[in-house]
Amino acid sequence: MVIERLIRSDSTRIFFTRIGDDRRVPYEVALLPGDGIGPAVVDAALPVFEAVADRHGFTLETTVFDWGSERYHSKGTMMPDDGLDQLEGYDAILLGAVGDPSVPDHVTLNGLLIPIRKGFEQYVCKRPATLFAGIESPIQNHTDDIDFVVYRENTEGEYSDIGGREHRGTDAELAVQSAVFTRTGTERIVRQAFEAATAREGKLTSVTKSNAQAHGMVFWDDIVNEVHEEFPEVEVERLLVDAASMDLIRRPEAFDVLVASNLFGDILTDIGAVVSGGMGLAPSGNINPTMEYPSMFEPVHGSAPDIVGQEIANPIATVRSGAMLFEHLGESSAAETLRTVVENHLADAAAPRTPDLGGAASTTDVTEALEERIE
Ligand SMILES: NC(=O)c1ccc[n+]([C@@H]2O[C@H](COP(=O)([O-])OP(=O)(O)OC[C@H]3O[C@@H](n4cnc5c(N)ncnc54)[C@H](O)[C@@H]3O)[C@@H](O)[C@H]2O)c1
Ligand SMILES: O=C(O)C[C@@H](O)C(=O)O
Ligand SMILES: [K+]
Ligand SMILES: [Mn+2]
Repeated sequence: MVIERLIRSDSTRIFFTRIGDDRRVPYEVALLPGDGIGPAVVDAALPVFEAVADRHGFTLETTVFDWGSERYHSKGTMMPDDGLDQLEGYDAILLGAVGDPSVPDHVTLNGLLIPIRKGFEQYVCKRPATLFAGIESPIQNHTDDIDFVVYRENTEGEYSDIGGREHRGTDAELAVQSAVFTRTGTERIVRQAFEAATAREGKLTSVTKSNAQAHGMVFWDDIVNEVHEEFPEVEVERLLVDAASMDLIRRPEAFDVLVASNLFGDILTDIGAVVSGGMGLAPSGNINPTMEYPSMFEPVHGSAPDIVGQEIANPIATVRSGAMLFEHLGESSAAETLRTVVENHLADAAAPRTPDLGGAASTTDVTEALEERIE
């Protein structure tokens, strides 16, 4: 017999865990819906995750943190001073998006997203770009499957907080924004990318700008050479970021694993998202591979102020981010179910689609259809 026990309720839902059978303890997941379409996609995706968990014999215990731009207006910061302490005990974090036209973007980003990525040493930002059957790519001449993954360095590089502004408002005004490449930081992302390449097609593309940036980027190239010695079977291609941007459009099917600095990885993954069907589909994991801290999963897209409140945000990027979250927790078969459900949904021309994919469905039309497929 299954005995249900109330474990937590919050403003939106009541959670039960099952005791008296062999189910695992609930996974504790922190939800950061954030700004703009973030809450809409997270709210819509949650029942899909719960349905998958239920089918695979485990439960999720979620806690909503209302951190973001509204909090910034009422309390002066995007998250509390002890925000990371509050999150540290969770098994994983699911984030929607941050950013609101009423707050400067550097404030929202540096007040919430970046401190979590850096503080929890989520040094791998893993962003797959996969063109599913049933989805049209704007790249019409690709000869084969588009299926690659970008390993973006996620804690340093061009996103370091080293710099400053001086002599404000005068002719002598200056701004310095330094890019920081450490041996530890570079080696660990490069090694993760080599491991990913080994598990996939044995091909790694390292993207830099070492013709122009002779210090940090040449250092990156040197580290790639060093780590390559540990993975001699992996074939390494080196591309400058301008050429890589061109080639992701010209020959997207040729890529398997790419590794890039924080800023280049950010830019390349928007290209990856769009060549594989759009921002509404692209998932992302900010991963701490040591498992010392919780990892954070989120769609690649932002808060999309242009469509907020219209109930047309595509939830699939968030659902696919949830599949990455389950995989990270070791729930591989639940992750596989989610991936298959999404794949079958997209391949089905009769299934509801949001306007970004040419349909007229709402956010929840899509998640309800996904839930039905799970049952
Ligand atoms: N990780 C993050 O949370 C993150 C990422 C990118 C941008 N941002 C922030 O988001 C805000 C908006 O930035 P932006 O406009 O450059 O990028 P964006 O990703 O929010 O939007 C780009 C375009 O993609 C569309 N789009 C995005 N997600 C969609 C979805 N799920 N379904 C359908 N269409 C979707 C938008 O409508 C828009 O036309 C800014 O404040 C920015 O700083 C945050
Ligand atoms: O990392 C960033 O720059 C924020 C956002 O653009 C993202 O891709 O997550
Ligand atoms: K996001
Ligand atoms: Mn981005």
